[in-house]
Amino acid sequence: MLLEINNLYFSHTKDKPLFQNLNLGFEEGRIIALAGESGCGKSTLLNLIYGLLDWESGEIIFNGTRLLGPKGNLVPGEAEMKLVAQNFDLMPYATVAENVGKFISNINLAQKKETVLELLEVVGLQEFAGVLPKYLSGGQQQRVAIARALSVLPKLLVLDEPFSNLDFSRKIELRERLFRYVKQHQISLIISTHELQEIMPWLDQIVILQDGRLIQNESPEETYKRPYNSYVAKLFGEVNIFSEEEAADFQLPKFSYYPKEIKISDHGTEAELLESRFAGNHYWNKVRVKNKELIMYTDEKVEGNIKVSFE
Ligand SMILES: Nc1ncnc2c1ncn2[C@@H]1O[C@H](COP(=O)(O)OP(=O)(O)OP(=O)(O)O)[C@@H](O)[C@H]1O
Repeated sequence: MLLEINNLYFSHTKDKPLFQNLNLGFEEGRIIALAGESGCGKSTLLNLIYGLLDWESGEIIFNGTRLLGPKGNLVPGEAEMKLVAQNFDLMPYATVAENVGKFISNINLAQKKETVLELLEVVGLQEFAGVLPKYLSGGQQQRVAIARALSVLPKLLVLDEPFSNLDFSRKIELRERLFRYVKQHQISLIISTHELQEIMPWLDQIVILQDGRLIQNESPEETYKRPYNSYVAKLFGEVNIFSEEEAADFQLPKFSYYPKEIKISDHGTEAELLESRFAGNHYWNKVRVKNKELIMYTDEKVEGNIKVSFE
């Protein structure tokens, strides 16, 4: 196990404990998402792992070493662990390339230059090599910090919401290059996000926190198909949630159905169409079935009343 969290207790304030007996393990070489609603404790957990906060009791073991937290260790983070938080801590008077190369040895300057260029390419900032950080946007600065963290080839890279400052097209480019790079270099990655859907194809494991509690820790497929509760299902985007009574009334085996899991079917239940709107790669439809409003996606625009089935 690369990282182990055992019986961890932590509170920001006395009256409101955040983690109570948290237990969690991360295996080496994996890409792991830490997900949950805003305020569930993602950033706090990452800061604890990186040694920026002291915990009350329990232990965090990284690569066989028991971590100490700031009280016991003045320099946060182990040599083989890097965190890129939401404040990027760049050197203001050094160029982008110098920032990226900060931790790379000067013994072989040609090699250093090549590595810096490769990393700038990974984060899509080649043309900014000679620019000072203050001329970059927040999202660009964050990418410089990611490239700098990658430069030391850490065993574990911890990224706190790395795509939050990026527009959609940049996000798609960066995430693919970044995930390929970490896999190629056997870097384990923990990435906090509230946009799970966007990084799903690259994930090996999803850890879900709700109010500081670990509520699910499984593969992306398992988590998506069998969410522990409605809170988990909602992290994957739009979803129809059924109460126990409703599920019984509809004779459904599950409590949640994604909009794609409701289909038009001649053998289905009568549904009243309320709206059908073009949404790009599907039509977004609102229908009423047995007095319950449901969202379903279809390939074609829906007209007139229909029958629907649940898959
Ligand atoms: N320095 C602090 N002092 C007191 N409470 C704090 C502090 N930092 C965070 N909290 C509280 O701890 C809880 C967890 O916060 P945290 O920032 O870890 O959540 P998060 O899941 O990362 O949220 P987000 O997705 O918005 O970044 C929240 O209720 C937050 O208000």
